[in-house]
Amino acid sequence: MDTSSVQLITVITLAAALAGCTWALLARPLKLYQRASARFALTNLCLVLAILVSQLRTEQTGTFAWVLADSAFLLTVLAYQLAITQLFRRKFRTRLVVSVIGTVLGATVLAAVVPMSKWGLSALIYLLTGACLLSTAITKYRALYHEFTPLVARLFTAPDILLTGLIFVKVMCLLFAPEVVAGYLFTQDYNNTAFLWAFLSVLLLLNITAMATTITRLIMRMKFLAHRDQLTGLLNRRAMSDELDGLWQEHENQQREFCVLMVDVDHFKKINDTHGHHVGDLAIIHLANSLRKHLRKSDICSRFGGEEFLVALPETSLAAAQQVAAKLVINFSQNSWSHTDTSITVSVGIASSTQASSLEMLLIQADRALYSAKSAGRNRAIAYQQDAVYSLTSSSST
Ligand SMILES: Nc1nc2c(ncn2[C@@H]2O[C@H](COP(=O)(O)OP(=O)(O)OP(=O)(O)O)[C@@H](O)[C@H]2O)c(=O)[nH]1
Repeated sequence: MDTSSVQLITVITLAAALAGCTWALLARPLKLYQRASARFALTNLCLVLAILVSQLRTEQTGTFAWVLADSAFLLTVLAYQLAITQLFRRKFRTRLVVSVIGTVLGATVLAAVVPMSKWGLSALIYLLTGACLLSTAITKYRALYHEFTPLVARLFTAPDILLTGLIFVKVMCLLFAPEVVAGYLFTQDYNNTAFLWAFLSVLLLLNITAMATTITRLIMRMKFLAHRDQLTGLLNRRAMSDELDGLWQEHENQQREFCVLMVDVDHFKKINDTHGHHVGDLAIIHLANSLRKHLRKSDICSRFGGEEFLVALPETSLAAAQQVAAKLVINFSQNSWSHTDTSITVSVGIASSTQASSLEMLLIQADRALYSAKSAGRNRAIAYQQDAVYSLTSSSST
């Protein structure tokens, strides 16, 4: 092997060792996606071992030692698959892995009994390695596509596909022109520096994209926790205020009318006192789910306070908002809830952006309308009207 190949192999080993240490650091002291990070560290460690074992191999090496070096690369890809499935909380394909390992063991035992070309054996192991990497790339692509954008999915999966391509090229060479390859990946006979450069680049890209994905997921999680209500998953008060700011800007600049509904559970204290706080929590979750179900996708729903929800209806007139609110009230009062065997009723205050001079005033108006709905006997929706409020839906007071 020439000096430049030796130097490149040393650089690849050092890069993998460094990446392994970084992942170990994330897994242990930093506790960032602990399990996935530990598996990424293991992947890099397996790669270092695979390179070192391959270094000891020559054409005279016996079948078992020969297979060991190739299998180390296969194990590296399996560790990578484990890390990716753990990172994205996907199911690890145990059956596939067992059948891959079984095939390698079977072929090795067969090679010990029946004279078989070492090149053919290597081609088989590399083919399985490529197939496992391809399956990992598909899992990663689907997860990224689901969580981020198609562009991110394509960009972050490109290194995996590149490496799979390199492996399949290697398989073709081993099968159809072993004399052209004139040696083997990382063996002492091998001196293809172009392949080693490609391998080094892909190794770095794989670690960088995995790291970027891990950090982006963490940021997304933090954003989710900062903007969402823990119990219901709806927007929390802070996030809703941002949404309302945006709607109000549009209303001022483009005269786009929107309405808000302030929804409050009637006699919620009674549910807590009679059935316990836990059932009270379940009632809040039930209400959040019902709101989600009965509102349009474009409507913005939030948990504004304890048992109070604020809904924004973009591009909606007061008359339309009244209909939505009436539907909600009727739906809640007519459907009994399994945990209490009675219905949970709500009161709703409605206000339109066309009647308010500021966002604060809009919320005050919705709150006043809600207060009127409560005073008028609950289980109803009332819209705020300049100097008076009028009842929309009323049924027997609860
Ligand atoms: N279980 C549970 N209870 C909550 C939560 N947040 C607020 N509460 C309770 O909700 C109750 C609200 O009581 P009130 O403000 O008197 O309102 P209400 O009993 O619904 O009466 P009206 O609104 O006048 O119909 C309080 O007892 C709070 O402790 C929560 O997250 N979970």
